[in-house]
Amino acid sequence: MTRTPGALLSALRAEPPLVQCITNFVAMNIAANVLLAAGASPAMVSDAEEAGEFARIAGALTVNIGTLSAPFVAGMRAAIEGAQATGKPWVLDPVACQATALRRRTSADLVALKPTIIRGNASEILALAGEASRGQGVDGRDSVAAAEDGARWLAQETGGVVAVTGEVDFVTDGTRAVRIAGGSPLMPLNTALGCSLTGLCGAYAAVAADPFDAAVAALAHYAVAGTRAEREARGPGSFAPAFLDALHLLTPETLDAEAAIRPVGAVGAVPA
Ligand SMILES: Nc1ncnc2c1ncn2[C@@H]1O[C@H](COP(=O)(O)OP(=O)(O)O)[C@@H](O)[C@H]1O
Ligand SMILES: Cc1ncsc1CCOP(=O)(O)O
Ligand SMILES: [Mg+2]
Repeated sequence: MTRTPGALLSALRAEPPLVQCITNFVAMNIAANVLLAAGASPAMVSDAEEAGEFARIAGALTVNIGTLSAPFVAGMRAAIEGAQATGKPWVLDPVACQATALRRRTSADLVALKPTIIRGNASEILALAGEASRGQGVDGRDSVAAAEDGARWLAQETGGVVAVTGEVDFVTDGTRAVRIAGGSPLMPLNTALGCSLTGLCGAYAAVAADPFDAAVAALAHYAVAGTRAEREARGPGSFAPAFLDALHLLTPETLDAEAAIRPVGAVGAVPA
C-alpha cells in the first residue's frame, strides 16, 4: 500500500468527494447515510438522460444491480461511458449476479467494461469468476476463502481490483492481496450494508491514486466501525445507528491503529 487507510480518510474528509451511486431501491437511503457519515457526498442519479452528464462531474461512480430493470441498465451504460470519458473510477456491485438470466447477462456485460473495483460477497465473486456458487438471492452463502482464487483471476481479467467480503474480507489486484479482519456478524443482518460499502469504495477511489489502496481503506473503515458498533448494539436494530455513528466518529489515527490488514502471499494462503 502506498497510502494508509487513515491517510486516505484524511483526504476524503478534507475534500468530500461527490459520488454518483446507481444503486437499488433497498439501498438508496441507507447508502446515502453511510457515505455522509463516513465523510463523502452521495448522489443517487440513475436515469439515462442525465446519468452520463452527472458522471462527468462526479469524483467516482458506483453501479449496483440489486433491483435490476431495463431503465437501470440504460442509466448504468450512460454513466459508465461518462466516467470512462473523463477518467473517473467506477465500482461494480454484482448483487445476486448468479440468480437469473438478466443478472448473469448484465453482470457479464458490466464486467467486460472493466470496472475499476468489483465489490461483492463470496457467492457473487465465485459466480462472476465462472465457478460454482452456492448463492441464491442477495446473501453470500460461500466462504471468502473459497472465492480468493476466483477473485485473483477476475482481477487479472479486468485489470481492476476485486474485493470479496464476508467474515474476513479479501482484496486483490491480481498481484497484491490482503485480508481484512473485523466487522460484525450483525452486518449481514442489516440489509444494504454491502451495497453501501460499494458506495464507500467509490468515495475512497475518488481520493486515492491507487484503487487497491481505495478498496482496502473502504473495507478497513467498515471493519473498524463495525467492530466498534457491535460493542454498543443489542441486535441488528440498535447496530444500525451505532454503525453510522462509528463510521462518522472514526478518526484517521484510530483507523490506522485498529485496522487489521494482513498481506497475503501471491502463492498459497496465509491464515488470516
Ligand atoms: N460474519 C461476519 N463477521 C464480520 N463482518 C462481516 C460478516 N459478514 C459480513 N461482514 C461485513 O459486512 C459487510 C458487508 O459484506 P457482505 O455481507 O459480504 O456483503 P453483501 O451484503 O453484499 O452480501 C462487509 O464489511 C463485511 O466485512
Ligand atoms: C434485499 C435486496 N433485494 C434486492 S437488492 C437488496 C439489497 C441487498 O443489499 P446487500 O447486498 O448489501 O445485502
Ligand atoms: Mg450485496
